[in-house]
Amino acid sequence: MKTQELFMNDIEYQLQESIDTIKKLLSTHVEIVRDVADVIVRAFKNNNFMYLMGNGGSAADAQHIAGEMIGRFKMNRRPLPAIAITTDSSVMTAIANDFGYDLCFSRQVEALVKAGDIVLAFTTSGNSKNILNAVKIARDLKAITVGFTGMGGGLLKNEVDFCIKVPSSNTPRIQECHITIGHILCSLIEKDIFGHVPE
Ligand SMILES: O=C(CO)[C@@H](O)[C@H](O)[C@H](O)[C@H](O)COP(=O)(O)O
Ligand SMILES: [Zn+2]
Repeated sequence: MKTQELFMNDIEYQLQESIDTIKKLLSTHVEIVRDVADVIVRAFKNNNFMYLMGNGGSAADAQHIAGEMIGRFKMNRRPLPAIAITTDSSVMTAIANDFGYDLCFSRQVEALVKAGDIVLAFTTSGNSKNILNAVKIARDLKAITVGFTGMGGGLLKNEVDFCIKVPSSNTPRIQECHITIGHILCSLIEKDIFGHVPE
């Protein structure tokens, strides 16, 4: 088969895979996304903070959502307090160098998180040690923890209050669904706290 034809087949396969995963989400995840939106809204209304974390592409997802909260999603409104604990290279390298990478999020959680805060953890495998350590500390501190994982949920599913398990085992498809759900959450949170405006 010629390269161009192989590319076409691959593109079609991947787009179809994406559609199939989103369709599965639609039939299984509406309630849990509503419940997560509800606890986040309540936390923000109670002046609590949101903290977000992830590795690699999931670090980008954490930062993306923090940006929507502090900046804006679709409305000009007051900023909502959200911090991605993936961004301070001095903090990250100091912890990684002195204590080990597995503690790079948990130590920040220990320093920052208060009871009632929301902690969002993005991990496609559900098994990244630095995330598992951080979520355990967050729960000890009585934060509300939400995991975004892949199909099986990994070890994280047993450590969080809510686990959004995307029904796929393919990392990029899982990540794409995480950001889709993240955007849906942004939209629900903004509408609930600041009122409905026309799209
Ligand atoms: O974006 C991608 C793959 O699409 C990668 O950067 C990926 O995020 C990294 O390999 C992460 O270290 C994977 O960690 P996790 O999702 O299993 O927690
Ligand atoms: Zn990626």
